[in-house]
Amino acid sequence: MKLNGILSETRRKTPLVQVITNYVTINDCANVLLACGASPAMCEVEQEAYAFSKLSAAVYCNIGTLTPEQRLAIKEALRGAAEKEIPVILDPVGCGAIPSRIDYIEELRSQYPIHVVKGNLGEIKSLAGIKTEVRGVDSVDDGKDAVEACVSLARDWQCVVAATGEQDVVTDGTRVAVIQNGTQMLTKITGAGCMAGAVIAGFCGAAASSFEGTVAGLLAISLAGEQAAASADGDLPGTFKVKLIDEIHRLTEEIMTASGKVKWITPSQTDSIQ
Ligand SMILES: Nc1ncnc2c1ncn2[C@@H]1O[C@H](COP(=O)(O)OP(=O)(O)OP(=O)(O)O)[C@@H](O)[C@H]1O
Ligand SMILES: Cc1ncsc1CCO
Ligand SMILES: [Mg+2]
Repeated sequence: MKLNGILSETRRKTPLVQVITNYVTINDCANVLLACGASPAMCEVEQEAYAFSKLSAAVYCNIGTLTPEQRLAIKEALRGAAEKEIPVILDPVGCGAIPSRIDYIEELRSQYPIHVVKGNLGEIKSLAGIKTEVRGVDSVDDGKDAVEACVSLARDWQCVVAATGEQDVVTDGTRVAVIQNGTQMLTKITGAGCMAGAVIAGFCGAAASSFEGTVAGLLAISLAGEQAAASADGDLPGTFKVKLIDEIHRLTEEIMTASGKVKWITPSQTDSIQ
């Protein structure tokens, strides 16, 4: 596992990332991808999505405002991604509150590979069939059994699973990383999770594996959040959001190594994420 170097590789390779996402935070997703060195393209027309995904290094699908057109376009993008064997990152926004979104995701994964599922803990538990609490697109889960939920879903779906919250859990079913960076300010703006998914997609477009890209991507946004919150007026949500993008741009390998708090645990070591 090598987290060091993924940010530099992303900046060196400038991976093209196809994004099909919600209209609440679409511009922020484009900006964080640019700030981490990737090249975003919000290509979500059904007739274009297949050909475009074949040009891309990664595909990011976020179902926050899932329209009938997006349902079709995402399938087309995943068809192209499967042919090219490029990573697909899915943010299952709102699936805890809207069960038909789970049916849609099940349909997608029965047809095409999905490499990373990244959601807040309420969304991940909902996909894993575990009782949880959500409020619309927000998780109000108490954080218990996060590792079990992620490991169970990763093994069942044979993909990387990441659950965000006060601590982030990332697993491929065998390895488990717990990221202990971040700031409450990330919950004071909308779309921190959407942006995290975008950064993960950028990193996965350049990294050796989707697991490494996901851990490094979540670490990057959490660290950028810490730096943004610590700067002048970083406790004001509007200012914080702008600074978050700035701090992703300013992020270096040195900051990632020196300030990153990534704890590696075993899948059964569930007591260690307090
Ligand atoms: N209480 C917290 N303390 C520190 N960091 C947090 C906290 N809650 C969330 N984060 C961080 O904020 C980012 C977004 O996670 P969150 O779980 O809030 O996503 P989300 O609910 O999907 O957001 P959105 O739907 O608004 O996009 C992650 O990087 C996560 O680590
Ligand atoms: C607020 C909101 N509603 C649908 S998507 C979205 C952005 C955060 O997920
Ligand atoms: Mg979310």
